[in-house]
Amino acid sequence: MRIAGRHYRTIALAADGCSVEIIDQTLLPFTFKLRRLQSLEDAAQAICEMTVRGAPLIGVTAAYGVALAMRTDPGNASLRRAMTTLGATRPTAVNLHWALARMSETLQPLAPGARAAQAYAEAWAIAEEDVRCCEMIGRHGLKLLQALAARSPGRRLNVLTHCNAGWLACVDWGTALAPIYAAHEDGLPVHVYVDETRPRNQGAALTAFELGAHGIPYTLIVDNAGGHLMQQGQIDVCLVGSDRATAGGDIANKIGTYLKALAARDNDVPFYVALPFSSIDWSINDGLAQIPIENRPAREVTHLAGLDERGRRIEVRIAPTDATAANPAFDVTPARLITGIITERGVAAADYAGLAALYPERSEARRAGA
Ligand SMILES: CSC[C@H]1O[C@H](OP(=O)(O)O)[C@H](O)[C@@H]1O
Repeated sequence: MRIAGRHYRTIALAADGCSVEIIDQTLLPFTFKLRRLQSLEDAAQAICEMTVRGAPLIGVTAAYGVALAMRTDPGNASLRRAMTTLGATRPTAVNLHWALARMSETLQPLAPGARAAQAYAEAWAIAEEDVRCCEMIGRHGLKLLQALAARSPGRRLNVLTHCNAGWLACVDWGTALAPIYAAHEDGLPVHVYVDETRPRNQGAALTAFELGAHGIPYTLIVDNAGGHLMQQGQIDVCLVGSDRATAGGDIANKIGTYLKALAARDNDVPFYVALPFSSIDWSINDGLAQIPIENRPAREVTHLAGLDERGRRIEVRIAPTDATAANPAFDVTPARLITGIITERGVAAADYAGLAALYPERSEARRAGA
């Protein structure tokens, strides 16, 4: 989306036609810097260190990571190593594993000499498909926001979102924020309450940055304020993203999402999840039992990163030196707490019947045992 009026995407093939250009999201919101991925290892490191993050973007980065590996060595062992290296980066976002499976299916049958060009072409196709999906999520979500706005004429619609599920989590548009961008472009007055989203603060650092850069009004809040605002009638709808949805409509998303869904249910606030088809894991039904939850370093909890008064990026400790910390990066929101799932094909009830109706080809494959 736009930054100071200029259109950007989070990832693209560089002008040299082989390296991959990404926005370094660890430096936002204070520094906007592009980095070049030159190798499989660069791509894997960027995913692990969250230089790029967000389920769709992780998938696209992994796809380009395979292309970078094939440019260096298109042999079978190199292809297997690329799959293993990238597959081990982050466990929760199914888009990573979906993209790797698609790259493997595309490249395995080819002679090694043909793999590099096809790998770049497939990675590009995955990226373009993600842009189209997210734009369509925006269009379908806009209709939903328009219907909600009609219930409160004469005032702006107040949306709460958690973490960053905007264009910075994808290639463009975003998932949970795509309807916000579509509403803004459609002239629908909308305001966003942005959860800071401890401990990595993707809300404070990324969602606030991208909404502000696009001219969309927002208010940053601490994670624990959302329930209070819902009790006060300040939130019309919750819109969040997802790293993995089950065929039954359970969703894994950034830690704290589940608590927001509980508060939304208790206050009759509609709770919608926005996601593309590549975030649905059709092989599982029970999110709590089957979605792997990433545990990240304790330092992310015991320390905070920011700028000192001279504009230098520093980290400060906020807990005792002997503190132990747990850092589950995601939680699972059961389908029963979800009002609906906004996809590129429309809005589905958060259950198997609803998702299968939007993706009949998947339900047939599932019946056939694929
Ligand atoms: C559109 S997927 C965005 C999703 O990814 C985030 O996780 P992370 O920043 O750790 O990659 C978060 O769960 C967002 O909702």
